[in-house]
Amino acid sequence: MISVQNVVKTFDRFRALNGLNMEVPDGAIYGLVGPNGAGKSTILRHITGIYRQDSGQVLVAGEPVYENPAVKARIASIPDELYTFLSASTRDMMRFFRGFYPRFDEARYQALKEVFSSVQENIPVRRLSKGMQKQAAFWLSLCCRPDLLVLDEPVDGLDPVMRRQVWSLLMGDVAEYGTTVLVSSHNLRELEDVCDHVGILSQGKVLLERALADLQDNIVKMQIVFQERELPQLPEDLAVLHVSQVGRIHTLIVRGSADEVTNRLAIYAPILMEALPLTLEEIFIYELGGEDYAVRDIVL
Ligand SMILES: Nc1ncnc2c1ncn2[C@@H]1O[C@H](COP(=O)(O)OP(=O)(O)OP(=O)(O)O)[C@@H](O)[C@H]1O
Repeated sequence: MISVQNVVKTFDRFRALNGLNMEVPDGAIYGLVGPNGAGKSTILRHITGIYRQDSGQVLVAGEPVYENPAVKARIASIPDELYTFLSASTRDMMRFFRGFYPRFDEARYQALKEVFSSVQENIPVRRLSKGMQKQAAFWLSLCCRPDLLVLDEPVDGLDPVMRRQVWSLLMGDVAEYGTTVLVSSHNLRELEDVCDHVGILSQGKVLLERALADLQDNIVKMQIVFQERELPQLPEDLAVLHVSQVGRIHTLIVRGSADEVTNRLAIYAPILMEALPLTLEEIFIYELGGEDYAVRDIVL
């Protein structure tokens, strides 16, 4: 759905995007994670056609998005700073979106009133609280029935109940209509339960981009106790990323599936051995060698 190729964007000689590449498949829920100033909002503004890159390509559904109204009518977005017309209410914005989005679903707008019952639809959006404004933005975006939904830190300011509510509505749309969702956050933990793809952004570049299924099947934490206190000499081709020891328990982070690694370690006849899944945070730390401070900032 989205293909960003080698995009550079400079503001007053500052390179906010520095050769950024990312690929978001159709129907993915893709989490873009990075520290403050990494370039998350900047790349999202390119993907929604607000900014034009200095060089490189930004394609949505195979087409350049900048000044392309046909493609923009397939994208809905919730930016970090909400935009509404001066004094427009949620209902006014609904009428505007209804004219812009070909699949705008007014029946859904009525149905979702119950979910967003605390948003007064007739008062100017700018007079709503920050959390209410976010709710209004979700309400409207969900009715646009876009092919692509771009969300910049969308749940900031929402209470936990509402967070769960909007994620569940979004995931319903992904399942039912195949909507692609691109969502940015500072926090990997927040996205772990909802995303199926994750990209780590640092200093204007995507450092690492993965499908979660590939990640989780390909790295395992082994807790293991041997007859001897010391760790035996392990084969060189076993991809051990990290070793630690507490008492007699060795913890090994190993690349490979749980079954494969368990079988290979079984030949050392351990007294006790257990394969445990890693959290997404741990996976990124080990995948990146734990070296990059930006990644530590995001995940710790
Ligand atoms: N319009 C602009 N003019 C000048 N500099 C800008 C502009 N927009 C972004 N920048 C700079 O580009 C860098 C990336 O900013 P961006 O807002 O994309 O980061 P971010 O990852 O969204 O950060 P945050 O998590 O704090 O929202 C920052 O150093 C910012 O100061």
